[in-house]
Amino acid sequence: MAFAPGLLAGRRVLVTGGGTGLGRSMGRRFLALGASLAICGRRGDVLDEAAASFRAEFPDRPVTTHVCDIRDAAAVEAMLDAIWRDAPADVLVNNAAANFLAQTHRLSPRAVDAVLGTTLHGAAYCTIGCGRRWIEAGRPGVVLSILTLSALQGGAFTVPSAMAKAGLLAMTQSLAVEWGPHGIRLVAIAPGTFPTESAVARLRPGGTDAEGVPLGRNGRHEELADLAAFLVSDHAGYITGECVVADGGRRFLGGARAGAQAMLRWSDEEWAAQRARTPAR
Ligand SMILES: CCC/C=C/C(=O)SCCNC(=O)CCNC(=O)[C@H](O)C(C)(C)COP(=O)([O-])OP(=O)([O-])OC[C@H]1O[C@@H](n2cnc3c(N)ncnc32)[C@H](O)[C@@H]1OP(=O)([O-])[O-]
Ligand SMILES: NC(=O)C1=CN([C@@H]2O[C@H](COP(=O)(O)OP(=O)(O)OC[C@H]3O[C@@H](n4cnc5c(N)ncnc54)[C@H](OP(=O)(O)O)[C@@H]3O)[C@@H](O)[C@H]2O)C=CC1
Repeated sequence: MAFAPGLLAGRRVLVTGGGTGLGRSMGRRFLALGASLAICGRRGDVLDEAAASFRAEFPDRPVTTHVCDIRDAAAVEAMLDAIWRDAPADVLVNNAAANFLAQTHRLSPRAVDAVLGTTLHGAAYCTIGCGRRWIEAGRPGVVLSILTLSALQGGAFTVPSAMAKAGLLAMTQSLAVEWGPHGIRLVAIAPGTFPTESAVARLRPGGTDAEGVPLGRNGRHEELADLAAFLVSDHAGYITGECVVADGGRRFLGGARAGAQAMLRWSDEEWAAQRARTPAR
């Protein structure tokens, strides 16, 4: 682990969707750095299993679980009331999301709503609920939202997700201004591919080889967790409204440098042949 063990000592962190995948990996890292943790999701058994594993590894760190469908604004308010009854949260991580591959012209209204409802509306309910409580109490806070590259460059065949994540980026930038005077920071991460059971099944049916990634590999969960820990910590205290991309350089292979993907595999002979085609005058 790259950080001092007490980096997040005394912090209470709520991770939505913290029972699986990247949310679980981030939660584990926050606990290791001294935080206490609240996780939510729709499946109680999944949350219980994750919490049991956390408690076994970090017996002195408080972990609470909250069965909550964040598409339901009243359920989000009830969850935040329950958390605040113990003590206020200091950090919210908007990690829960819904996504699947589909041709956009075939999406039903309910399919669009299923994605926007969780990824955009649910994150908005959680953010506003935490922000209101922090502002009314005069407390600082941090909101970290997990986006995707498609928030920045579009996402064919995952269009509702791209729309929702772009909305979260707009929220991050807008509230950085509106809530800055209250000592509340909003930051975001746009991850490339960090294999999880869910993302592979839903979004990478062909597998998760690192084709198109200049660094030649997918992301490791501990790398995302370290970045998240830094961004929510006081060491990032002057960073707000910012989105950090962690994609191994993938997005720079598109656009004007689209041909560079093939060049990554050129041999010395191919480079020599190219040099011969463009002699100096
Ligand atoms: C590696 C890359 C980056 C990773 C990024 C990530 O975000 S990873 C994170 C990914 N993690 C997650 O996504 C975790 C959470 N995901 C989920 O809970 C589900 O996948 C969910 C999003 C479908 C929501 O479930 P729910 O129980 O609320 O919904 P429901 O089942 O009742 O269906 C509602 C409507 O959607 C329709 N519909 C459904 N599937 C498809 C499809 N493939 N195609 C078309 N349509 C589909 C369904 O037919 C129905 O419409 P209808 O027929 O009534 O008009
Ligand atoms: N893995 C990757 O390569 C990438 C992931 N991301 C982002 O990272 C985040 C985590 O993804 P990942 O770990 O791969 O996927 P997971 O599917 O494992 O994580 C999604 C989590 O959200 C929870 N969730 C879904 N819908 C709701 C809801 N309505 N209310 C409450 N909780 C809900 C799920 O639990 P439950 O079903 O029990 O509710 C689950 O724990 C997402 O925001 C995703 O978009 C972005 C880019 C790449």
